[in-house]
Amino acid sequence: MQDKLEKNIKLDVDEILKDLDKYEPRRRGWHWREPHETGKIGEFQYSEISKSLNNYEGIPAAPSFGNIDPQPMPVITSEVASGRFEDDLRRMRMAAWHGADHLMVIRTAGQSHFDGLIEGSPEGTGGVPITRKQVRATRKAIDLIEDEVGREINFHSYVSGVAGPDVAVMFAEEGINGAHQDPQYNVLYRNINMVRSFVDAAVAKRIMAWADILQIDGAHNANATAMKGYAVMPELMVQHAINSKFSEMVGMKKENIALSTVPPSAAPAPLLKLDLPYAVALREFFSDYKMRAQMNTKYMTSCTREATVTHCMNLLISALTSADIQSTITPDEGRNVPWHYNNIHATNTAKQALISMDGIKEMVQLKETGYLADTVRDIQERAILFMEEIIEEGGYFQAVEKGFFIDSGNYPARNNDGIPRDIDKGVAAGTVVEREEDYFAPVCAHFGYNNVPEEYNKPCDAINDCTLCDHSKIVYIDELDEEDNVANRMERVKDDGTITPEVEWKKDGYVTVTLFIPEDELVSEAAALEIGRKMNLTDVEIIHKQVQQASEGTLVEIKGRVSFTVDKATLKVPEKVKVLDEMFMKDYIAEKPMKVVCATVGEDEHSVGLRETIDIKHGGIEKYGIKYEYLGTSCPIEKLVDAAIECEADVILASTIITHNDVHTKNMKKIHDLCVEKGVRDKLILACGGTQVTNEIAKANGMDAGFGRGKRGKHVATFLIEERMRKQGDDRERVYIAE
Ligand SMILES: Cc1ncc(COP(=O)(O)O)c(/C=N/CC[C@H](N)C(=O)O)c1O
Repeated sequence: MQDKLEKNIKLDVDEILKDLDKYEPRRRGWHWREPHETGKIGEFQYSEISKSLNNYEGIPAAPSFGNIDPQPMPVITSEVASGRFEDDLRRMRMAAWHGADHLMVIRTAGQSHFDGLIEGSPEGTGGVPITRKQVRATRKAIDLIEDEVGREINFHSYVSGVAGPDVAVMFAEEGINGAHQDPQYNVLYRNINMVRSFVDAAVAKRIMAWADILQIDGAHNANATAMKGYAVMPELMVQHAINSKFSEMVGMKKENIALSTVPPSAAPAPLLKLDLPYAVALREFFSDYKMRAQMNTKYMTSCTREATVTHCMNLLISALTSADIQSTITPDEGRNVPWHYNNIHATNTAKQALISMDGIKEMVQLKETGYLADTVRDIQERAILFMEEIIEEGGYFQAVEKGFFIDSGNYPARNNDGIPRDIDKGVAAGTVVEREEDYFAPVCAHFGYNNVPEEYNKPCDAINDCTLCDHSKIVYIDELDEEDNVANRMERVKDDGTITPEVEWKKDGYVTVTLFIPEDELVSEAAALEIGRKMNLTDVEIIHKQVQQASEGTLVEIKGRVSFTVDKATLKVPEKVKVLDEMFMKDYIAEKPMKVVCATVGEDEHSVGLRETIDIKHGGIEKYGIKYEYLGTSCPIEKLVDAAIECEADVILASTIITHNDVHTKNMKKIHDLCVEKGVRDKLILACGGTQVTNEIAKANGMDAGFGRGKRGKHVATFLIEERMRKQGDDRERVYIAE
């Protein structure tokens, strides 16, 4: 039994799938992050961070700051749903290591129209068929992942559609931590009869309240559905009010009622002028509840850069107002079912931006007069007028019949293009039956009239516990379909010693290629597809294109499948670089001093990388006692070599970032050749560093070593000491640090 995950060992999905009939959730309820004990991490004092993780992947720049990974306060969501939950489990682990602690599983297309629970593990479309087996397997995997990262993780899905109450019961039984529940979603977007939807919602919410499930409402859908998202702000407030108050009246506690606040616009609209007043207006009206912030997805295109900027604008609004949960939409949402690494990019965008804005409210204040205040008030007044008119019309159902909702007019303006629904029509119309006088359901957390006999302490005493009170009473169904199930899927892609790239499913073989084609859009599209085919890719499709200039050229991104695999056994895997122990290096250098002459060579002004490598501040080679002469940037090769000779250096360390026309390799060769010419090559250790430098490239161009991305002073010092020990035949025992 894999009862503990090891960082360097993959999640064993087969193990996860064993004994699911015996699996019981170890807790129920939502987990909020705990504030960091001191706010101090590394050399920095943060204002509003949460407890750190035990295991994590920091953002790419983290190694420059001692590999710290400060965690913002808001819970961060990653939406995972490729349709094969067995692959989503791996993606969830990746997302959790990057800081996601809310894993939201989108359901297979149209599950809201299923009129009962689905069982087994069928493959989904654009989402996962939410079944008891899938929920148990996922919650069981998340148990392991949360123990590994050291923070509880919330597992989330959806309670909606005609089987809403059934789904709510299964979620409560299986320990789901969060769920969308909003009857307005049924009515407006799934055309499910409104009376049925609200009765079902009351039943479902009562069960969710029993299980302490955090609820997210569905107001954001109005944004995505309305002609102009920014014209439905008053309505969004009304929708939030209806669901929140209704939920409270059913018995949900306020801290479990989260508003799905999605701002209504995106550039090139003046985003903050539209979205910030809305965000402020909302939080003033609904200060009792929690805010789940999510960027607008209506205007998302296939440009991942643009999506990321929109995401950052949403994060700015969250930082300037408040967000208890910060949802992340993957930057490729506008392309297709999100891919592994785009879940990670989105999670990192939220973490990076929120940490970057740590303490912003101590420095920036929202003006309480002028445009912002006036617009806040305007939105609030419109919302109240909207609510008042609903009441005048006789209530919510009557307002829906009159098409009040999703009208593209900025209320009270009306374009009469709202979504009208007839109270007696829609899916499951006429299916609500009044309970008889002697109605008695022997189950707990049952909303509404229930004629429980006096002799019982709780309704299910009549049957000696219901499934909410006794998990063992649940009838667990493993599979219903001999073909469409996880075991067959996994059999088809089981490990065979070969490596295939993937984007959403194991061995799906997809790669992407980014091309700049110096032609107009149409020619570029055709050329890109042809280039993909000539690269022996199959199923080649264009996933993004962007005109750089009508005639000069077009950026095109294609995806396609590779039709080969890589044999893992025959791969030449580079040795993991071992680093000498700090005290060993200091003692060695104290005994055998070393001098380095270094510079950024050629016409290259980049100095940061070399300074990081030599200065004691961030663990540069100086930290180990190695002395250096730094000759600055744009240093001619001749000057560097002459200086090394003049001060009888042991090492030349060159830095080169620019690679245009292979200038970096040419400079390395020049250093080598000049040292040979001056008869000092064997006296000197030659090393070169730079973002595009690798050890192979450096050695192929006359260096003794090369140091690329992620290499630090400790790696360079280790090499210099080992290289000199080798040259001097010094075979003393070396002490390495455990990586
Ligand atoms: C209130 C409500 N109920 C059910 C569903 C899902 O219903 P189907 O399973 O029928 O698709 C949704 C969907 N929202 C999209 C998630 C969004 N990315 C989000 O983070 O909010 C919903 O908003």
